[in-house]
Amino acid sequence: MSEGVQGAAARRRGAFRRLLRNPLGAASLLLLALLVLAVALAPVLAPQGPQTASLGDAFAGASGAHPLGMDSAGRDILSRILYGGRNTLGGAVLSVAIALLLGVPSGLFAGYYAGKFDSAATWVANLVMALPAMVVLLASRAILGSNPWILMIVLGFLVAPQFFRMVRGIVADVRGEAYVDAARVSGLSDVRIVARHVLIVVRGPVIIQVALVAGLAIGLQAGLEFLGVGGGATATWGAMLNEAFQNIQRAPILMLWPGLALGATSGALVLLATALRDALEDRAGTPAAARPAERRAAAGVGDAEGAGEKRAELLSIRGLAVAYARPDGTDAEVVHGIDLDVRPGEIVGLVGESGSGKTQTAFSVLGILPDGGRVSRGSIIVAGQEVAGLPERQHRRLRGRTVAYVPQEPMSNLDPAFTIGSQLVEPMRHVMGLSRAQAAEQALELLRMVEIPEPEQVLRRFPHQISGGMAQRVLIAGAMSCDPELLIADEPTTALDVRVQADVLDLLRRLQAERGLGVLLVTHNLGVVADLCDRVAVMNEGRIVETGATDRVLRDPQDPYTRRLLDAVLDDAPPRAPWRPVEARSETA
Ligand SMILES: Nc1ncnc2c1ncn2[C@@H]1O[C@H](COP(=O)(O)OP(=O)(O)OP(=O)(O)O)[C@@H](O)[C@H]1O
Repeated sequence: MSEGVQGAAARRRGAFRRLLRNPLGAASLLLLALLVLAVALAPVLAPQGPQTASLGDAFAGASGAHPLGMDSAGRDILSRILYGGRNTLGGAVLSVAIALLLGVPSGLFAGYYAGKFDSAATWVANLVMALPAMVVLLASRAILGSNPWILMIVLGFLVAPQFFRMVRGIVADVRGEAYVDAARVSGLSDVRIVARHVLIVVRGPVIIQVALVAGLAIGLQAGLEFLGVGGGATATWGAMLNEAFQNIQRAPILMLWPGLALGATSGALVLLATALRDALEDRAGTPAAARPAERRAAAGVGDAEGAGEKRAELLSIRGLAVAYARPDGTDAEVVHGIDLDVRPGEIVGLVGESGSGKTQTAFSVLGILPDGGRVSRGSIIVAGQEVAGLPERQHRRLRGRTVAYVPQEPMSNLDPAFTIGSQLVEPMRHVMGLSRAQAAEQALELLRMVEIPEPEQVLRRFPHQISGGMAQRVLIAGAMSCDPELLIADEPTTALDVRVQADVLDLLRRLQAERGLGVLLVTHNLGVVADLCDRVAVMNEGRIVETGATDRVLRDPQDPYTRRLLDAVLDDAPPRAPWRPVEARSETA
């Protein structure tokens, strides 16, 4: 199992290996490493200081003591290249660091939470991006002085929006993924979700952008120096190019060395960015950009019979209404005051057509209503605790531990970037505080419990390497991992083929019986209700129209809507005539 948990780390190592196997990637990485090393070791490698001048040696050619010769002021060119590289590369690092510090956290925050911060930050980013960088740098130089480090700080501010926009866009996309919702439901905090499921998607593009922005910073800095508005006396590759240009007629060779250093560094950064992109995108799993963005449907339980009666001790909903704010400030109510109970050890089915409000009910219990939605009135008691209006932090503590969730789409609720083992272990470590080894052992047990064959191997696999039925078993195992009291299962078999559906229903029944779980089963399938549920609540247009023991409701429905639902079940419809070709039909006629 520990191997399974380490799968994600192994995969990251795999991307690095792919980078090294790419000749361009390996060559650019090697070149950059050599450049950085040489520049870092300038005091050791340089024959003399960058400003040490000997006018008598001006324009002297290469010699043993001065391998690249001397410049117009009799300064050693190799020493100036090495020391100048410190300023040039250091400046680029400073710019990138500032851009990263400003752009990435703000992009994460804006993409994940949206709202006012997102609007304000996007507005500022658009404004900064509209400014012409070179003009701003020239103006900064006039105001703040010619220190190249200050200009690089200004450049960092100017390129930060590039990181912001990229990160914000990716995060806003990932935030809607079902596996992020699943992580929330399993009780992980926002910080953990971002660290685990969001950063991994952002990481690749950010690394690529770093390489590109570093190249841009070096180019811009050199451009300023070349125009003579850079750091003046400070040795940089751009300043060397400027000086060499002034003597181009006399010693054109002086252009070569700083030009080569600049060209090699910028070229290597661009090639590295390309190779990195290839290495990170060539993953065994589905690339992040190709992940389906579909959201799952709903879950929930209703029980009109419970109104006014003693409230169930596990889940008790009274008068629950859910409303969404319209742009004009008014509310659109989508659930209109429902009552529902689930007792320990009881399976309650919630049935109804699409749009009847089942999902909104389930999400209210889980505390994960989409933006704009809220519980506008009523009470939801889960295991003795009122959760309507509960702050998110406290609601999160209940998810995973007290109430767990099995979603409809098994595949889109598993993060393609992590092994099954890793995805089972993470919530147990952070919700239950288990050590990695304990959680790994527990994950193996859970897979055995949900009857997955060869569980050790499955733990090491990625989601795309297992079947849909197996993925649903994994999600059920995940839901069980923190030993919840209430399980909300959202159409848990809809996405599976018929034979696998029966197996998964058997599994739910067994778990419920063994663990005394209360289950709220959202389904449109009355066959599933008849097979599994002790009681059923029928929902229509945001109201529970009928509720009662499954046998009674299916045998003797009281509400016309329940009767219509039952009439729509094909099994009860009169058998259709067998198909015959058109000619045969006309002959009979
Ligand atoms: N984000 C939202 N903003 C506004 N209205 C919404 C939103 N989400 C759902 N609704 C409305 O809430 C009502 C109930 O939707 P809900 O998703 O609970 O239905 P459902 O019974 O679960 O259907 P399905 O099985 O298709 O998911 C629908 O009329 C829907 O239009």
